[in-house]
Amino acid sequence: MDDRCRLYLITPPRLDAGFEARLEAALEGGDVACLQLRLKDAPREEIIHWTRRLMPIAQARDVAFLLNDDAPLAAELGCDGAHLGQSDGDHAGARTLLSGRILGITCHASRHLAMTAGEMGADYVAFGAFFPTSTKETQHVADLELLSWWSSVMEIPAVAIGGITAENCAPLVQAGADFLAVVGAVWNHPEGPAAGVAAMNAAIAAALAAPRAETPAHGT
Ligand SMILES: Cc1ncc(COP(=O)(O)OP(=O)(O)O)c(N)n1
Ligand SMILES: Cc1nc(C(=O)O)sc1CCOP(=O)(O)O
Ligand SMILES: [Mg+2]
Repeated sequence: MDDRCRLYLITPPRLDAGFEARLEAALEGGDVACLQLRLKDAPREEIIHWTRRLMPIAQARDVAFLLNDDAPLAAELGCDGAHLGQSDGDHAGARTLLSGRILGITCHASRHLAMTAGEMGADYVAFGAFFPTSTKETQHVADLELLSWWSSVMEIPAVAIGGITAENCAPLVQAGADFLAVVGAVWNHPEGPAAGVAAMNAAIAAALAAPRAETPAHGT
């Protein structure tokens, strides 16, 4: 598997009993670099419950398990890392707490936020939303130029997120995204989550193999 761009899977917003089997099916569908548990507004006990259920499934397949929003809990539960937004607490404190683990930071569509995250020691920066999404209300719109600029001047991996599907992802891959983060493209795939993962993998591979589309000019 070409590792120049990989799939970053995020859980559906709500998990039903038996979700473990859906996750196993998804991970059978192909390459997934990491899984983020994202249960907005769920009680702490529920997040702990699902971390204990899902983390072993992911880790047994070499899929890194990241927790959304809560770095202290990620450290306490032995997660591989955490993803934090701009309002999700103290990034520098999280960096210390998650020493040796993965820390990703949402940077919306901002070069400044991304450079600040990079200087702070983030393992990746996340840009979005690239496309309209029904998974979450978004207030920022990221574009290819940002992704292309970041990947040409920075070593820190970039994650692209927001409305990404197998049908629309090629320009993001060709602009240099290191990871494509998706919810709906996998969990809402009409043929099931394994087909969703397989379709994303195939689309990424096709985009990497295709002649590179013209990249937008970089501002300074
Ligand atoms: C990979 C990735 N990128 C961005 C986000 C969004 O994080 P945030 O802005 O904190 O919003 P919530 O996801 O917490 O609603 C993410 N979770 N993962
Ligand atoms: C969780 C999240 N964060 C976003 C951002 O722009 O920061 S967009 C988003 C939702 C991603 O879900 P889907 O792949 O279904 O669009
Ligand atoms: Mg958050």
